[in-house]
Amino acid sequence: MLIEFTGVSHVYPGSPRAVVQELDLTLTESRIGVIGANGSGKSTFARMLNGLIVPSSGTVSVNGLDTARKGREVRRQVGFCFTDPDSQIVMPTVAEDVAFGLRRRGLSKPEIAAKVATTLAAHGLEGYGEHPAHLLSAGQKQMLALSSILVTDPAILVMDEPTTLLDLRNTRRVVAAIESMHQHVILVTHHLDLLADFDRVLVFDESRLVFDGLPEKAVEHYLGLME
Ligand SMILES: Nc1ncnc2c1ncn2[C@@H]1O[C@H](COP(=O)(O)OP(=O)(O)OP(=O)(O)O)[C@@H](O)[C@H]1O
Repeated sequence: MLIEFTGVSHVYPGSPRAVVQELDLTLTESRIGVIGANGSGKSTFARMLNGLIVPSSGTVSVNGLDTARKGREVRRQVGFCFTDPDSQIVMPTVAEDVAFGLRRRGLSKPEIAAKVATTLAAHGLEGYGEHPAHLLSAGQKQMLALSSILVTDPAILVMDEPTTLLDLRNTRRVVAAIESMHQHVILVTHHLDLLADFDRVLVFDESRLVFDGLPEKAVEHYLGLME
């Protein structure tokens, strides 16, 4: 993975100031955490990683693809998991939702069914294929959202506070899923303990990257900002 931010700033239309300012950054590690106060620009940064937001100045490139010009190709490589799984579950049943991401990939029906079954089994949803997606528990919904992303096998997964709505047991499920993934993961979170084994943690404050380093030092820096 090679993600490069070059001179990136972002101003939302109608907003008085940039919410991400003058960011130059190269990301290559397998596990990268992102922390910082509410409103510091983390979600905006995360959304720039797959072209959901195109910066108002500067460039973001993912494995050589400029997100402003190659958004669709970028999104094939970068899956995005939101805080609220309801915002990304799009089909009535669990199996249909997982299969949705595989459409237009030229796979046969049996191939799709096999991929869906393997993915559901890997994420604790074996036997739930015909279950109405909206009736799942919050934790199961997050595992479904994750399954629907991972079934397409993106190289990179960006997760924006995926455990915020979950209890401890389901948080642990998501953590275990992250640990077992072969994908590069970029995780935005307020749950600082999830990042202990990460390779690198970025700390944002007031629209700027203010620390970039190992988890322990990053958390120390963040706690210092909160005093
Ligand atoms: N669509 C938008 N239009 C205008 N301003 C926005 C929009 N989305 C976010 N903002 C503003 O941009 C700033 C940064 O928001 P962002 O969601 O990136 O922060 P965050 O660090 O992810 O916060 P949190 O921890 O609360 O999720 C905030 O001041 C927010 O109000």
